[in-house]
Amino acid sequence: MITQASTGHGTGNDFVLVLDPQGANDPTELQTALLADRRRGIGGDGVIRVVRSADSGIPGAEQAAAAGAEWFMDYRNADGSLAEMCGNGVRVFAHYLMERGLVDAHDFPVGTRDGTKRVERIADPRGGPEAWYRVDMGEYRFPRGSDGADSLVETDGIAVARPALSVDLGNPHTVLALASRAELDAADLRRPPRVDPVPPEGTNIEYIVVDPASGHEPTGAQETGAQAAGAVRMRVHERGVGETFACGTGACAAALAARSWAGAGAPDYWFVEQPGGTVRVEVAGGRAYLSGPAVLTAEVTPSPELTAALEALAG
Ligand SMILES: N[C@H](CCC[C@H](N)C(=O)O)C(=O)O
Repeated sequence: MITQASTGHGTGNDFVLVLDPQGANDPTELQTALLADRRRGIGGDGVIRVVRSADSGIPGAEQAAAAGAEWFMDYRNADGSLAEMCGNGVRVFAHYLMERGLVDAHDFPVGTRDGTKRVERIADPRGGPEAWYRVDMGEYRFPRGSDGADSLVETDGIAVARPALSVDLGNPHTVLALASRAELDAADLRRPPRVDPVPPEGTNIEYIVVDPASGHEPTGAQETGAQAAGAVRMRVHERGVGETFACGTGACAAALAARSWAGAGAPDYWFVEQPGGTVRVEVAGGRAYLSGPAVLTAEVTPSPELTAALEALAG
């Protein structure tokens, strides 16, 4: 029975969070979809169950517990489907743990379906009021090679299918570069884009414009020291959700694709500007690091009607 929930977002990618320490409330797909429903439920791009790794019964969670990750981020997309990782969600998850006093460190491991991730609370590099977190997203992969493209993506509003590069951040991504901001704005993401070859597990699709003039240089210098920074504008059609204001794993995939296409000497720091806000991606030692804000927005008590509707959808 879900009697309490919270909501939060990372750069406008928002989530319903449900505390379930003992893993007693593993929601069904239909229950998850109702919680995420913006009209009939609470509303969010995804649902995050906050569960103790040792009690979750989720494959791999025992290893997370053994690695010191007391808490496990059990993430599901708005359609109820499971996903391996959520970059914006893990920042909100970490913020929830800190704000609730469920962890007492500023740098701690958390469990995810893509393994244990280290999260560190940092100051907003622009001096703003929001809590920022830096996440070691782990090793990334180009499943079908990193030079050029391995897929074609057909999108409403974009003339002809465009080449795209597959990037794996624990969850699948397909990144394509557009020629201009106007073309980026013209993409109509109300219908799912068509990817060829069809990815067997589905994919998150990122549309980017590499945008050195995006105005991040001065800020970038503050945040990256002397290092040059790349800048990308991005929109995303997320697997299991649709278009969202931001995607953390997608921002990493976008930066990694732009860095690969830029060739030798490309920056290791990238600012990825999305409709919901800007995050920073660092690449080092074959790993990606994602930094960005996290905000808790509300505490929610489901009404008796919603509670009854959720119970009716129990497994
Ligand atoms: N829709 C994604 C999961 C959420 C990713 C996104 N919200 C993020 O911040 O990384 C998938 O099915 O792989």
